[in-house]
Amino acid sequence: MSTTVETAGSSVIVAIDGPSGTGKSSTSKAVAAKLGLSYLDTGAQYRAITWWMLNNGVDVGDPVEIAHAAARPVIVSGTDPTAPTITVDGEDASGPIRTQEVTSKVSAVSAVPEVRALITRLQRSIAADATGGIVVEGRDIGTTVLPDADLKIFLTASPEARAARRSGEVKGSDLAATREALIKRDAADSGRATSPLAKADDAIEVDTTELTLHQVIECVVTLVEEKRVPA
Ligand SMILES: Nc1ncnc2c1ncn2[C@@H]1O[C@H](COP(=O)(O)OP(=O)(O)OP(=O)(O)O)[C@@H](O)[C@H]1O
Ligand SMILES: Nc1ccn([C@@H]2O[C@H](COP(=O)(O)O)[C@@H](O)[C@H]2O)c(=O)n1
Repeated sequence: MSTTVETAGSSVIVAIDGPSGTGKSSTSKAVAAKLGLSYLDTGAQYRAITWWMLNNGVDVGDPVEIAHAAARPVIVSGTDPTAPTITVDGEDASGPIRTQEVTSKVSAVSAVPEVRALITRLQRSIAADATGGIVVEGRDIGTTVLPDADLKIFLTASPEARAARRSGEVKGSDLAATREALIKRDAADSGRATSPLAKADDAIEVDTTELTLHQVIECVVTLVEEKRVPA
């Protein structure tokens, strides 16, 4: 099967990967909006399939059950970076996919090869349709989904910085517990057999620990502009 995705004209395909809380979503949305590119949050797709399974009686502790059910939900992603959307069987899932229950189960679902094959196919087709270019963020975009991306970025940050960022989003949250949960999810995502969280050999690593979000966005915008070729 070919993994090459081609877009037209001066378009550019950007892959942004990294562990949880490194700033992938915030950076990708802002970069795409600034440069007039589409945006795809692949984590939202894995969250969406997990949410559907939890709501439809699938035992998410059983990879065989997950594999059998994987093709049943219809997941649609909207790629406007200023208003990204995600629906499952026509229902808006953008809120429910962010619950603690989904976050704690998503790594088990996303590790199942049948799930990854379906979602990867969907991601490639969305990227191919984005004729003006796209920023795609996730865990395996540079290594597996879009290995021919024009630019690959791997964002990192210390666990302490990432936990502080996440805790800042939820009033009264426990910093140590947030840090442990992030580390646990990263370990599961990095340790799975099928397309684990990993830096592509040709990705540019950006450590965001000491950078503001604004600085990270500017850095990535500069890197994209260097890659963008006129039509
Ligand atoms: N460089 C930064 N400095 C400070 N805060 C940041 C920075 N980058 C992102 N943030 C904040 O950290 C939080 C997590 O960022 P974001 O959701 O973009 O990370 P992510 O890598 O997409 O996480 P996940 O993979 O878990 O979805 C957000 O509240 C965001 O505003
Ligand atoms: N390319 C990807 C993207 C995400 N995942 C899985 O989804 C989980 C949620 O991702 P967020 O970015 O929304 O936090 C993540 O922990 C992975 O299990 C993936 O496998 N591949």
